[in-house]
Amino acid sequence: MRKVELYRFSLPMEAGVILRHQRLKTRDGLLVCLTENGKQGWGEISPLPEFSEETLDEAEASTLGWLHSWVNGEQAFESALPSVAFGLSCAMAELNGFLPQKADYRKAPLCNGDPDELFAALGSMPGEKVAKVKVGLYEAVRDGMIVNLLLEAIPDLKLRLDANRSWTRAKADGFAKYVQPEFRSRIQFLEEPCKTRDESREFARDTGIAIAWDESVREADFMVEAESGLAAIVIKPTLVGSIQHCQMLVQQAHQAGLMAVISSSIESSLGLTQLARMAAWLTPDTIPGLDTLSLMKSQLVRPWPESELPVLDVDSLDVVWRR
Ligand SMILES: O=C(O)CCC(=O)c1ccccc1C(=O)O
Ligand SMILES: [Mg+2]
Repeated sequence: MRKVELYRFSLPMEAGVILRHQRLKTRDGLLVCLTENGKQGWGEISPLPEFSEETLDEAEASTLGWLHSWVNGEQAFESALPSVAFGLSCAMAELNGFLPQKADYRKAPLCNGDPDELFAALGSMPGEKVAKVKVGLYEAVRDGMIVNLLLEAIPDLKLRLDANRSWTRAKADGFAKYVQPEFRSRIQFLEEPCKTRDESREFARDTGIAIAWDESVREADFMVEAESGLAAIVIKPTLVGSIQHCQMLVQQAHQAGLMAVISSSIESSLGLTQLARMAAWLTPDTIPGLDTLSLMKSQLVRPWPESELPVLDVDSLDVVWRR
């Protein structure tokens, strides 16, 4: 006997969380719970505004279509919508026991440039110290100085930087000029420095600063390939697709000698803990990019260890569909 519950959630965000061009006041999405033979599997489907191509309504329609056939005995599922493919594959994976329980709750702390705050976050971090800094929002020169300051202040720190394709080659060079040459190797990678892939490749070649693909991974013509100056690919499952698809990308990256970094698309604590399990399973040697829970005012159903945010219970959610 198969049973399904589909819920909608809307979690309040901290003030001032801005995605590209809009303020994100709430994080909205769907939770699905599949039951079969006394076992349960949960999944989160939460397309991210400005990043996902599908809307939440489209994701809901696609999810309902699949859930109807699943309760009627169908097995396979295919969704062209990445958020749906990810959430349903998580629910199926929990039901079938192939998403291991063991999780990697380390996360590369997102740092706003204040070294004192970063000291505090890194103090409790066992092993490798890696933090992530968003660059490209203000002056490139200022970004360069902050990177210098942090690497100088914390000698065993490595940084991941993310420019989200915001720089021209000239701006990117302005940044690189301010980073002391001996510090460049402690930049684990800089995600998508320039507006085009070719400019980013040239930047890496000319500056010796390693780059990573993030936005590119989601483009139709993208292939995982070793390239000089390329250190990593960033995999955001909500934007990329099913667990199986992500697993294939990770394998291709590792075969090409690249790091694969499982990262957040600002999922709730339920989705984030599943990403932490995927990371422990698929990328055990790499700290995942999951430091986004603190952007929210509440957790959802499953808590993240040591988070003090209140946890919203499933009973307080609106039911979209139940069979
Ligand atoms: O990758 C991380 O460490 C955190 C996640 C993150 O930065 C992010 C989260 C949602 C949407 C876009 C991005 C981004 O990489 O710019
Ligand atoms: Mg990025």
